[in-house]
Amino acid sequence: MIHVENLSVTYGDLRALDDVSVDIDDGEFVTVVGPSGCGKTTLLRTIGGLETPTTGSVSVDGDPPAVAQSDARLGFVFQDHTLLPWKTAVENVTFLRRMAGKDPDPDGARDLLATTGLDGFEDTRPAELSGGMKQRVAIARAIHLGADVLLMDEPFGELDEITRDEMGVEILRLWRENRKTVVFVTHSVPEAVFLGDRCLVVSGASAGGAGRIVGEFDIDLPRPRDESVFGSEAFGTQVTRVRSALHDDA
Ligand SMILES: Nc1ncnc2c1ncn2[C@@H]1O[C@H](COP(=O)(O)OP(=O)(O)OP(=O)(O)O)[C@@H](O)[C@H]1O
Repeated sequence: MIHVENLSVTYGDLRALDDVSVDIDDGEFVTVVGPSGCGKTTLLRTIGGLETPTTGSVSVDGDPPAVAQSDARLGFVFQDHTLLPWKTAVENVTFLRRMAGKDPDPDGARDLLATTGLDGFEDTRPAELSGGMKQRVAIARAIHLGADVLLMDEPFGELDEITRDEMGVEILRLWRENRKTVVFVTHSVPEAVFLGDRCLVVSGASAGGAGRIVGEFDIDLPRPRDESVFGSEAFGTQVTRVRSALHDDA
């Protein structure tokens, strides 16, 4: 379980997050949506041990995030996929396990790449892969690491809308099969609703710029979800609820 309690983070004079508290259960898919600059990345990075709380605390299964990170319990997927350009897809996927002192398991990496739609591209370098393919490699790398928690920051932000929708369906399938805890940051309300069990709305407008959780929504759309969900009335209703929380605070 991820436990965030009264978390505030400041950068110099700038308060990026103010008094944020949230608990995230094992295996839960939580999305974080909000306007640019409201502190979403700061929240994710603090859960990942890449930023330190100014006040308050964060723990992952009772440990400080830095400990969870060094035990390879946290996997990161960022917008800029951060693949190593000189390594092939399969070498990129095995790299983090190698770094963590685990068996790199290239056969497992190949299987995972095949299930993410990269059959035939295992030995291709990133420069020859499309944006969506690179993100698939980055997701496969985080899953292959064996991390219990995936921290995803706008991973589909650079992709065209159709690929983005496809990737959403793909990440839900991988999540079903691997049962990770996922914290997924996005600017897109429909994406947040489509993916999440729960959607946290972060906004800073009414708090003098510091990000706070201004809404929290259980997304009770049935699973498994695919593209057909986008046209459903229930989906539209959820999107409207989340949007109003954002606009009420603007
Ligand atoms: N390392 C840093 N040093 C100083 N200020 C920072 C740093 N990182 C973030 N900030 C500031 O903190 C605030 C929150 O930034 P953050 O990146 O967390 O927001 P965000 O909601 O993820 O934005 P976006 O959606 O545009 O990525 C912003 O005002 C940003 O300029």
